[in-house]
Amino acid sequence: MELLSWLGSQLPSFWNSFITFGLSFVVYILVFDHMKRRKRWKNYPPGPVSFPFVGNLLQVNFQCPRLKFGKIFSLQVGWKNLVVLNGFEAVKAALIQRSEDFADRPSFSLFDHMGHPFNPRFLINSAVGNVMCSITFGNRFEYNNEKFQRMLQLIEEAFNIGAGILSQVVHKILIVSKTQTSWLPGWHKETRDPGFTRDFIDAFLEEIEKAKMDPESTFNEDNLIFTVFDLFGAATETTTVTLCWALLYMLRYPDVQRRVHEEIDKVIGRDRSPKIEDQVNLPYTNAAIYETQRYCDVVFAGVPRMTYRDTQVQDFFIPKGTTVIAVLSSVLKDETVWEKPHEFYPEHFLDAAGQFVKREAFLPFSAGRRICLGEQLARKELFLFFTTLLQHFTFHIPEDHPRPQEDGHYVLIHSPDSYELCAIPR
Ligand code: HEM
Repeated sequence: MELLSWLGSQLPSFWNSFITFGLSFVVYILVFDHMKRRKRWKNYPPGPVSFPFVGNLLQVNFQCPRLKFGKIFSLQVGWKNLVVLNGFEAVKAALIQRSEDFADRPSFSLFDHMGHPFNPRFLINSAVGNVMCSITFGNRFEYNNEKFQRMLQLIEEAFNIGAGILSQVVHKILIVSKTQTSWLPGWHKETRDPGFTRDFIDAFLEEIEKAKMDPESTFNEDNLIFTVFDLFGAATETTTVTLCWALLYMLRYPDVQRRVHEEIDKVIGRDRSPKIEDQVNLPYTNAAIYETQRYCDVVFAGVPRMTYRDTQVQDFFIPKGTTVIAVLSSVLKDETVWEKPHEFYPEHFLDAAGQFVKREAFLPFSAGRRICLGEQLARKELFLFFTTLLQHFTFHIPEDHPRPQEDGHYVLIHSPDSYELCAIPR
């Protein structure tokens, strides 16, 4: 009680001191800090007096700062110093005439965000989807385009729910595209220039035209739509999922990631983008990509085949019309072929001298007559996306997150369970 009554009697003088001290602090920051900056750097560009904590944020109309403060002026943003260059002359004098002096980049919160955990699937899927859109429709889409995302989502769902739904999705899309004034080939037919093939749909329409008189021809509009959706189905999920596995392995095997970084730095550096020709000079990176495909085993059960005529396999007879499943997983993890079939081991694809070696049992795209039609495209995509990502970022498991699992889940393809990563710009 005594303590309380003493506090009560002291209150007015306490507030007086508090306010006096607070005001002095503000004046100190406003005046002395401003003076300090001016003094420390002679000829530092002038600028308005800044407030503590917020700097000049409240005083500046960032859309039109020029009129108020001049062509070159300084600001304080939080605790950071900022100089603004306005107009061609000022910008030329800095960025062109003193090019080297202005070559660094500050760290902004945008980049800091890259350090926050996120699931890479959305970005990878959108990028891979856009490759197919460019080839097929001659066009890419913004990542926030609703129709584009809806299409990718349908494809993902189809792969996650199973083969039954895949045919339903295609059927549904086929009906929609025919009733909605035929949107898929419609626009192409209206704008097509027969002398100039813009994309896959144009090429298919040309074939339809050529085969007009042939009643046996399979080039028709129904088949065009089916083919386009077949292509999207086959191309986007497989490549997306493989890249998601690749990043997951980089999280789990930081030593492999470090070696990939070192090789990319040595061969490509940071100033130019990777190109396909670099592949031969990046044996370790290439081996890491091949090993990703072997180990993640995306199309684990292959795609069913059917015998075209009676045949013989080793000592066995298989009649015409028999469905055949070649289990690719059993090849990619064959214990009689691979040194460490059940481990992630890029050395499977390197010889003693560290040079890349192809392996006969590497069949993620299957083999023979019906081998994956997109193998060449997929190879290029995997190499360019993976190398570019690793050139720019270090990937690690976010704090307090568990190590992502290698098991994943199997439906039509083998996908990783959802995981998050941190991407730190290098
Ligand atoms: C990492 C990526 C990919 C993997 C692992 C993969 C794997 C496969 C596999 C195992 C098959 C079955 C082949 C067989 O029956 O023997 C297949 C078929 C097919 N793939 Fe891919 N694929 C990938 C990417 C692509 C891409 C990018 C495209 C499109 C450009 C594509 C288009 C096709 C098509 C059209 C078929 C059916 C071929 C046919 O029936 O003749 N694939 N793929």
